[in-house]
Amino acid sequence: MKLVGNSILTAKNITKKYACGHKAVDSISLEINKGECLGLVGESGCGKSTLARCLLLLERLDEGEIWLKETPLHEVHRGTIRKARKEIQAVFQNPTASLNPKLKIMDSLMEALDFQKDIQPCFFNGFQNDRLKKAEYLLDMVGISKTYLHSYPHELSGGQKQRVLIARALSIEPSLIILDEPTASLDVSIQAKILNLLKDLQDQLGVSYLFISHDLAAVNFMSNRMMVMQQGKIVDECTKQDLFSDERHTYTRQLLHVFES
Ligand SMILES: Nc1ncnc2c1ncn2[C@@H]1O[C@H](COP(=O)(O)OP(=O)(O)OP(=O)(O)O)[C@@H](O)[C@H]1O
Repeated sequence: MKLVGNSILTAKNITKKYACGHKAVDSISLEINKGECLGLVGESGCGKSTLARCLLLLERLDEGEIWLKETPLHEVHRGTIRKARKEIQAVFQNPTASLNPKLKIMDSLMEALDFQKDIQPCFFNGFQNDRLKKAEYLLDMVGISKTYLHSYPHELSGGQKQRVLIARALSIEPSLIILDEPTASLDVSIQAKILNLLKDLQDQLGVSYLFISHDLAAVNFMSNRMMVMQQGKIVDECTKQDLFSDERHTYTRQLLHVFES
């Protein structure tokens, strides 16, 4: 058994190769602690989404270990996958692609809860058996009017859809949400609002985040600790305070240059 302190998710030397032999993720280790937002930054194609999919058990690892607290997720069997589905949720880049266009917002929002009926998050205390009230509560958490519950996705803006997806991810009270470029497809004016919402929700709920972006400014805003990825590897790791220190890797400095220009 792995000894844990504050760690929610630990990855040890995980590697994912694609058919051509290319290592999209090359021996990456990371640890995400309770209530923290770990940032992961790197340019397009460096392997960020592949790493996210590995941590979500959507890709089979070629090497390495993933631990959810004291549970080894790399020793895949149905029980551990079910546990991981409850504990680790995700929000991806394109909210339109993540919502079924034929389902009303209410039904998309409640999908995870409808599927895992045994989960009774404490924020629903007093109305655990009232599906409509639960849906209204979730929409309220992300600042969307309950009048949208009976709308279809095409009736909402991109930012509203992403809010619905954040609410759905939170609905089963996960320990960790993997946010893979959650604002990349949104207008700049909406991006800051979504980042602020994510921060407020983290303060309220104590959920951990892995925040993945090509945008160092967004990662720096969201995270106190960040990792820098290049060509499948972590080449640098620092706290927010050390981001501008002379010790930074050359590649981090290149990203900083873009950020400052
Ligand atoms: N299913 C796949 N089969 C083969 N190669 C893949 C597959 N998925 C990703 N890759 C390759 O793995 C590398 C990493 O891709 P990945 O999408 O993880 O990067 P990324 O940093 O998330 O990029 P972006 O931000 O553009 O999505 C790229 O070279 C990509 O072409």
